[in-house]
Amino acid sequence: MHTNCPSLAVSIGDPSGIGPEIALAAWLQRNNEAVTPFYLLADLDLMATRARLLGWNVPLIETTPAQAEEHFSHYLPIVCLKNSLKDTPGHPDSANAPGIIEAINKAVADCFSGAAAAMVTCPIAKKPLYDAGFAFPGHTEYLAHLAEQKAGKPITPVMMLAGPQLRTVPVTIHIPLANVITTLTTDLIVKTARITAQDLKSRFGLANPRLAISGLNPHAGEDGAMGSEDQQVIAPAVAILKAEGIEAFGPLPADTMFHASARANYDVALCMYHDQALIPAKALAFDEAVNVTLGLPFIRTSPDHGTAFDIAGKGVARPDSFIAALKIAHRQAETGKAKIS
Ligand SMILES: NC(=O)C1=CN([C@@H]2O[C@H](COP(=O)(O)OP(=O)(O)OC[C@H]3O[C@@H](n4cnc5c(N)ncnc54)[C@H](O)[C@@H]3O)[C@@H](O)[C@H]2O)C=CC1
Ligand SMILES: NCC(=O)COP(=O)(O)O
Repeated sequence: MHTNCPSLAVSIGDPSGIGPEIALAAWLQRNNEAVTPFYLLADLDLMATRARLLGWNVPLIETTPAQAEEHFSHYLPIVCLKNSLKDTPGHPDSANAPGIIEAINKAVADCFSGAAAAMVTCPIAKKPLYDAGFAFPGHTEYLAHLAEQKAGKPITPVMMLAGPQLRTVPVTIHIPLANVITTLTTDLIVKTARITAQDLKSRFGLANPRLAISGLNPHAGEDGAMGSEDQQVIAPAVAILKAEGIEAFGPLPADTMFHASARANYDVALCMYHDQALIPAKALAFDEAVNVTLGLPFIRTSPDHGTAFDIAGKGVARPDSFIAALKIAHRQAETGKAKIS
């Protein structure tokens, strides 16, 4: 597959997870699945060892971002990290944190320099990075931090899970459930909705995106009988968005907003906390949904799944969501629009 834009930069993620093998598997399927050319920011020895462990014939080549596309049909292009990575499939090791973070930093730098068209991240496990001093909840917040450093202004990143039948956005992301109520504000909902509406227009080609806003409490609070946040925090946000001309409606009871006929009424569901958004997205399309970060000055996508330590190194991890993430990133980079079909 030849393209009109530079290759995609892929960060290796946690090498003890399935990142290395979904990258290898995607390359092996490059012709059947029309996989977009990419280069992997990784450790060459680790990738060679993982391919040998799996018994997969994947020729690797150390290269530069600029040369990646010309190699892609015959080799999996590797742009080598300065930090080496220990190969311990299934057993995360905090010693790998510097290499994992270097890969993310380099992918972002390549997006900013134009060496990469967009970035796709393989999954990271949060805990081993936290143990090594990483101070961000996940990629989403760290990428916003890197973008802020470059742009010199605050950036609110928005996580969106996008699948063929449903898009969802968690307004609060990686925080304990006990903190959701104090973190959730009218202002945060409005900010998140504005970015979502804007990026669905500019990156997904939706002229007038319809935003369904979930409630927080059972039955969206049942008129205040089951909690006050739906009326006092969420409803005012919906009113502000409507007044701005954004097609937003809610708060909707979260238990009845995801069935098929309800989904036909909106383009994205804004949900109040992580699992309210990610459970329906993954239940409907675990193998196809893609995590897209909105609000950044570059394109970042990721598979919807995590590091899957339980199956790492066994050769059974499905590369489908990763391949879908490559395709959306490529489509957005090439045309400024992406539609998941
Ligand atoms: N974008 C990212 O960096 C993400 C990272 N994570 C991290 O991943 C770690 C593990 O999270 P879990 O909740 O266990 O979720 P997980 O997605 O890693 O695994 C859940 C289950 O799905 C299976 N699975 C996952 N991906 C698969 C694939 N491609 N093919 C076949 N089976 C697959 C696993 O074997 C496991 O049984 C956590 O540390 C979490 O923070 C989780 C989600 C996204
Ligand atoms: N649960 C989704 C997830 O963990 C992805 O987070 P991020 O690393 O993409 O911020």
